Amino acid sequence: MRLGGRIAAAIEIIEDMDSRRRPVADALKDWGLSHRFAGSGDRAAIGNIVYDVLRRRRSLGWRMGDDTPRALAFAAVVDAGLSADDLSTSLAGDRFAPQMPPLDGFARLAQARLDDAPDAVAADVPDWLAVPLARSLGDDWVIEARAMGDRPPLDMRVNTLRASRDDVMAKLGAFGAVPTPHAPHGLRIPPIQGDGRHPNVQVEEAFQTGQFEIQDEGSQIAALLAGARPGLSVLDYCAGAGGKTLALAADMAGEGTVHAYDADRQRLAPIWDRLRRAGAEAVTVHAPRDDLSPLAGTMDLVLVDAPCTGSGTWRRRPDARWRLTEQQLHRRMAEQEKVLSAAAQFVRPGGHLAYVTCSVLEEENGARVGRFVETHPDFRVEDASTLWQQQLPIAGTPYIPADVAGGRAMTMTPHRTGTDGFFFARLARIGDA
Ligand SMILES: C[S@@+](CC[C@H](N)C(=O)[O-])C[C@H]1O[C@@H](n2cnc3c(N)ncnc32)[C@H](O)[C@@H]1O
Repeated sequence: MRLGGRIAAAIEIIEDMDSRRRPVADALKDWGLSHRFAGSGDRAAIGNIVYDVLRRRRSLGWRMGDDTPRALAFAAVVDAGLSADDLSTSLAGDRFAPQMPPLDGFARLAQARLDDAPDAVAADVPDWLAVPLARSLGDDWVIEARAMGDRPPLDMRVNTLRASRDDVMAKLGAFGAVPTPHAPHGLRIPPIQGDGRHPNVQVEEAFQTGQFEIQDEGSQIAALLAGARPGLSVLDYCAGAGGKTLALAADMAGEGTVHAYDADRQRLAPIWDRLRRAGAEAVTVHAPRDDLSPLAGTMDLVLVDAPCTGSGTWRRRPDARWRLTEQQLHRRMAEQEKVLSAAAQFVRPGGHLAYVTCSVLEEENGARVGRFVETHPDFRVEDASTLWQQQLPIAGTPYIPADVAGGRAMTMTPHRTGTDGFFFARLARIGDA
């Protein structure tokens, strides 16, 4: 396909998403199924145009003076580096090319200054999110929100039960994998440029033999700061597909037990294969209806990787920011309170409760922890900056600190830590049994 056909396809996919209010992944998949002639390079290029539109939807529309899918797709292509003149030359004689928007739109695109735009436009978020984001991210919230629209890197965590970071880095050298800036077992392939796409590292022998997992550096750091050590009894209460379970198990080096639990059988299902591949034998999986009561009051560490809006993952799921509603946020907050209280009963006196979300919104983070401490006076919030310094001593403290109930929590963000957005707080249960 030539560029014109790719832009036409991107417009069709955006229109489909908008009219049927469906996730971008579904719209792209359906388009691929009904256009089987399109090669993998075409699909990657079309996907990049669609994703780039979703990353900058409001600001591109504002700069072009036109927010139709057609104008947005053309604006995204020009914003990615092709001049309007080169674009026009490239489309000449292409019978599949859609009609170009008027040239004065491209002139506006080049000249418009986002400093002059309303904050929510410059930040590329729906209006209702401006206040919660400003409250959560501080004075730099517009810069923070824009960084949440950048293309993300592909991060991996080396499984120290099977391999060293140097070994795996050598095996992935052809893909440009380098150590992550902070996490000690992380590798990173930088964000894609232009029409490219990330390599499918899951077909590599090193992946198939459990030497690494795909995991954002922020998620790796959150698991590390929780503080799993060899010999401990740990409960991963919202284990899902096991991303953090695997990291906890590796930190425990096969000594002690990680109990992995999730309320949703579907979400838990992939964990079995992942555990086998990783050689994580110290993990016991508990299905949703299992009786966990024998574990009550016995765990050294309970990790709550809570259900959340996922606002920290907008780099990877840029349509999510446009789909999120206030009602959904309130539903997640209620779930977070419920899950924290349910999980807390498993912490032994003197043990720890780590609370993590992949959201940057204060309502889901510090506010929920503050509320929990009000109703659970036997827990106190620790100083997460001390944990960071212990675990990541050479990396400094680039995250956003948050004072919560007399302790200190942290928010990682694409702008500050170069990771997805994650919140982390650790609480200690008073007592020394
Ligand atoms: C953020 S995801 C977990 C991701 C996972 N820890 C990982 O690193 O791959 C949140 C999980 O919480 C689970 N969950 C929601 N409500 C729950 C509850 N009341 N009890 C236990 N798990 C719950 C969801 O099914 C979902 O899998």
